[in-house]
Amino acid sequence: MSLPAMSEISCISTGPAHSVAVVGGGISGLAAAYKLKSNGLSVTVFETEERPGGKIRSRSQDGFIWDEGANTMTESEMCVGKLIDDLGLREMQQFPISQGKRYISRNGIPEMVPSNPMALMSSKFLSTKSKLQVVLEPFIWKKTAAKVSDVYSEESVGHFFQRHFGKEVVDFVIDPILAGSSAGDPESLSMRHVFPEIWDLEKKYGSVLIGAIWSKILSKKGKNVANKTTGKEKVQHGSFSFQGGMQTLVDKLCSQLDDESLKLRSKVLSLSYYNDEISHKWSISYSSHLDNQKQQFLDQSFDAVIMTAPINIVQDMEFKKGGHPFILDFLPKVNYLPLSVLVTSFKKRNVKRPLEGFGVLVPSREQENGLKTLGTLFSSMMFPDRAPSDQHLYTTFIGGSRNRELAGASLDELKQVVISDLQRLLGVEGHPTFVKHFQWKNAFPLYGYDYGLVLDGINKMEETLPGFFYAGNHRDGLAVGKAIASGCKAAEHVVTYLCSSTNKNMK
Ligand SMILES: Cc1cc2nc3c(=O)[nH]c(=O)nc-3n(C[C@H](O)[C@H](O)[C@H](O)COP(=O)(O)OP(=O)(O)OC[C@H]3O[C@@H](n4cnc5c(N)ncnc54)[C@H](O)[C@@H]3O)c2cc1C
Ligand SMILES: C=Cc1c2[nH]c(c1C)Cc1[nH]c(c(CCC(=O)O)c1C)Cc1[nH]c(c(C)c1CCC(=O)O)Cc1[nH]c(c(C)c1C=C)C2
Repeated sequence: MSLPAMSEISCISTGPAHSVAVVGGGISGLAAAYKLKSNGLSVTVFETEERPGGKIRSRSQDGFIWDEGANTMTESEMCVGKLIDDLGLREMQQFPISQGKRYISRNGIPEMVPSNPMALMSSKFLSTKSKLQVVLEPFIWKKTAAKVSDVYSEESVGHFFQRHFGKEVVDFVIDPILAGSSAGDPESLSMRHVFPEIWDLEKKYGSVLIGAIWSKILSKKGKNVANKTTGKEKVQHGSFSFQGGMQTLVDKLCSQLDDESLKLRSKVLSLSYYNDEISHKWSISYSSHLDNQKQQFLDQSFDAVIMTAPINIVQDMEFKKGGHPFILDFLPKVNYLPLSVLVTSFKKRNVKRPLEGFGVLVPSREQENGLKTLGTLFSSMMFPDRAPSDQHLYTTFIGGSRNRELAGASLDELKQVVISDLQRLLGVEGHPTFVKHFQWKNAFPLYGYDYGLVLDGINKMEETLPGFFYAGNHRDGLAVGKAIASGCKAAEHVVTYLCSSTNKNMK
């Protein structure tokens, strides 16, 4: 859904600009701020850290460019493409070389993941028994559908895929994909919340395969019609980054905000909603650490708020409504997964079996073969300008729900683990020429069985607190594109809210 153009929002473009607070300068907050500003609203983004971007964090040194947070994103949400166009970032987009080549380790050997069902059938990736189970899925799951999804409404991702395709598919396909897209595991993650589209396919078609084929046909038809009417050229698909890393997107969004609108080192502590006959206001208290200055406590008032801070942090904030404490006891505790990211580089001559492509994922079962990492991105194979030409740059992920303790291990231990896994998988020899480490204590919220309670809690906050909206990766998915979309959607809700309150006051 796209926002109405500025001229359409007559209640906002006349009179003094309404002011909106955005709590959090991650990608969802910055996208929301951009949308609000382009609708003529006055925006202030509060960010605790001294840098904007949140889980997007690119760095460069000695000819290397690397990401310690998100490495790539996709354009699966409509508003993402529009944002990239509006920001003039198309020319900076970087598509990885051979991104279709993705590997999963089996017995310590990276095997290329077949890219379509025909390739799967002719590969040795799965046993004959599992291949047969895949072929038979449409017949076995023919139309018992609606009932099945109801019975299993709290089903884990592992259980769902085991029902449809068997244990080997869960262990060597689903488990590594989950590791590489959420650091979670098949048993803890909820099917309904992690893969809502596939969950719905079962409801509609019974068979996941038949459903996938149908939705592909239907979406192709839809796209053909849209392309004919807009005359748009075909765009490049798949994951991408930007020249200089993902931070380029963050920096471009920030360049649209002035210093007053982006308050860094400013931590929001409490929010208070009050209203009288003529106005509804939010008062926000925050602590501010300016360069070389001691901490200051400040207040500022706004007409609406978009909250994008993680839920565990929101739970520590103080809320008031009409002068009375507003207790958030209905928000359940969210389970977060820790992660360490280790960036290493090796001279090309010291990598005996380099692979072209996106990266390699390590199934949990490979721990039996001594592998301890979750997976490694082939960063300089994807983007050759990110390392000196005589070196290979790798980004390895360690921890997640599989190994929480290891995520917090010392740099020495992590280095040993990564070198050992890369020796096995790619034949690296000797020590890395370059090492960088970043630890995320709460990298991802885990979308577990009871995640519905978290979503109910967020909805309840929005329903009970006028002018309060929540955006970010706790809602519709972890992907950067989803976080952007949720920021844009919240901005849209703010515009509607402010229009309706302005209209009421004018009556
Ligand atoms: C290691 C890693 C790799 C990833 N890889 C990918 C990938 O390849 N592709 C992909 O699509 N996604 C990836 N993701 C996920 C994606 O990066 C995130 O889900 C997304 O960036 C989250 O954006 P957000 O705005 O919702 O939250 P955040 O980025 O967490 O932003 C929230 C912001 O709020 C600020 N804040 C918190 N409390 C306060 C307060 N009291 N006052 C003011 N500010 C506050 C925080 O400092 C933070 O900047 C990855 C994430 C991680 C951690
Ligand atoms: C091995 C660990 C991880 C790697 N990336 C991430 C982790 C935990 C984090 C991450 N990567 C992606 C997302 C967005 C998820 C989404 O819902 O779209 C997150 C949070 C993107 C992504 N990476 C891989 C896949 C299959 C996806 C989904 C989108 C896409 O297809 O591009 C695969 C993958 N991730 C990692 C590796 C080494 C790898 C594949 C070889 C690292």
